Parts: sequence; C-alpha cells; structure tokens
Amino acid sequence: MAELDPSQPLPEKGVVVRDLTLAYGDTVVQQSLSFHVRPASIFVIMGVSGCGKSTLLRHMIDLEQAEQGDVVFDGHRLWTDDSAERAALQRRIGVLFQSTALWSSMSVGENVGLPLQLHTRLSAAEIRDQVAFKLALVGLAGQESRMPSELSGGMQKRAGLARAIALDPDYLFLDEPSAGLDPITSQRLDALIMSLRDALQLSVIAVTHELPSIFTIADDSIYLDNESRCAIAHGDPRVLAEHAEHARVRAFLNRQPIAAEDAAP
Ligand SMILES: Nc1ncnc2c1ncn2[C@@H]1O[C@H](COP(=O)(O)OP(=O)(O)OP(=O)(O)O)[C@@H](O)[C@H]1O
Repeated sequence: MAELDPSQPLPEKGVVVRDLTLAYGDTVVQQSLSFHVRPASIFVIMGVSGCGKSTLLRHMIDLEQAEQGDVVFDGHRLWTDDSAERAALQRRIGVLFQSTALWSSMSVGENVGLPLQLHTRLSAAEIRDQVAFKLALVGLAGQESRMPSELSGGMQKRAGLARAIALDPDYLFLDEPSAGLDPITSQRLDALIMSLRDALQLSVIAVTHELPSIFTIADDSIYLDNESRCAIAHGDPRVLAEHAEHARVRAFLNRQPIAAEDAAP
C-alpha cells in the first residue's frame, strides 16, 4: 500500500516521498504528497492531464527541488547538502523520457554506452560487453550499429530503456512509456518493464494515463487530483477502479464521464 502511516517510522527500503509540495511560483501544482514505493515494485503516478505527474517525476529525479518536503531513497535524502552523496544517488537513478532522448547522431550502441563512458572507468571492451548485455536484456541484441532513425518507435523505447539501465540503477523512472505506441507494441513494452523489475530487482516509478498499462504493470499507485491539488487515492488501481472513495478516481479508471455533482472537490 502506497500510503505512508504517520504513526510509523519511515520505511528504510524503497523510495519515500514525504509531505512534498510542488509549485511554480505562487501556483501550487500538488500539495502534501506522501507515499512509499516498495523495493522491486512498479509504482504508477496517475491522473488527468495537467494534474502534475511530470512535475512530480522531475522532482523525484532531481531536475527540480521542492521548497517543502523530502524524497528519500533507501534512507538517503535526495536534497542533501552533501554534493558527493547527492551525485552518488543520482547515479542510482535511471530515466526513460517520453521522447526517449536518444542522440540522433550516435548509433544505438554509442547511445547506450554513453553513460558508461561518462560515469565509469570501464575499458572500451568492457563497455562493449555491457552495451551488448543491456541491449540483449531489452530484446535488441546485435543492434549496436543501427542509428535511432532506423528504429521503429517501440525499438527506440527499448533502446532508451537499455540506456536508462546502463549504469545498473536501483530506481527506474518512466515518463509516459507507451505514449505514441500501438496497443501491441505497448503491451510488449509493459511485459519488458515487468521483466526488468523482476530480473534486476528495480523499483520502477512510471508516469502514465494509459489505462491498459496501468492495470497491467502497477503493483501500487497514486492518483493526483487536478481539482483539489492533492493525492486523493493510493493503492492497487484494480481495487481503486471499484472501490476508490472518490468518484473522480473511479471515473478515471473506468473511463466514465464524471457526474456534475462529483466534479467539484
Ligand atoms: N515550467 C513550468 N512553469 C510553470 N508552470 C508549469 C511548468 N511546467 C508545468 N507547469 C504547469 O504545472 C501543471 C502540471 O503540469 P504537468 O506537466 O506536471 O502535468 P501532467 O499531469 O504531467 O500533464 P500531462 O499528462 O498533460 O503531461 C500544469 O498546470 C502546467 O501548466
């Protein structure tokens, strides 16, 4: 269960978000967010467009820092004043952006090898081995020399995943992983994400509003509400679809229009 119990000590393992408020200037996007991502599980951040999913993700991967609240990875605070500790923690985080962000002028192998070149002292041969291994994990064995523009959308996502796991992260963040993919390719990507969770014992945090993906991959979830600007549901989305207290959450998960009396906070 994602919800933090304030009467209990903070979980030592996994990712803890505690009392986080996200704002741009005076405009609050989300407030008082508190939840726990269990180790080796897939946690989905869901909600309608504009509710603040990507903003939350950007804070959790340290692209932005909140004025209030904490993000804690296996007991280590992300926004520590110790820059070495902060950099070490950043290295344990892998990210697949919605655009995949592959360098178009580099081959697939060079793209996947880049984090290893930048952040390790591995030899060229060791990097080649690691790249081959990571590409095999995502079903792209032997595709090192192809250019990103020669790959289908689904293959580009998988190459992006191979790069995201190049440094053997403990936490993998995915921003709308199935956006732009057909349902079959999307289903394969979901299966790949679940197999990476199991094979590499990754804690996966995914932002998505694709219902089939949510129901397939989520071990746990949080629903960010666009109107009250806070999280109004935590838990297994299959359970929330039937039993969420808030009608807006049930409407979202069942793809139903919202009744007028439920539209207000
Ligand atoms: N850099 C920014 N400066 C000011 N406001 C921003 C900025 N980025 C996002 N916002 C605003 O913050 C709110 C949340 O945006 P965000 O992109 O996090 O939502 P989202 O849930 O990820 O949406 P979508 O599903 O459409 O991607 C929106 O109202 C958006 O306009």
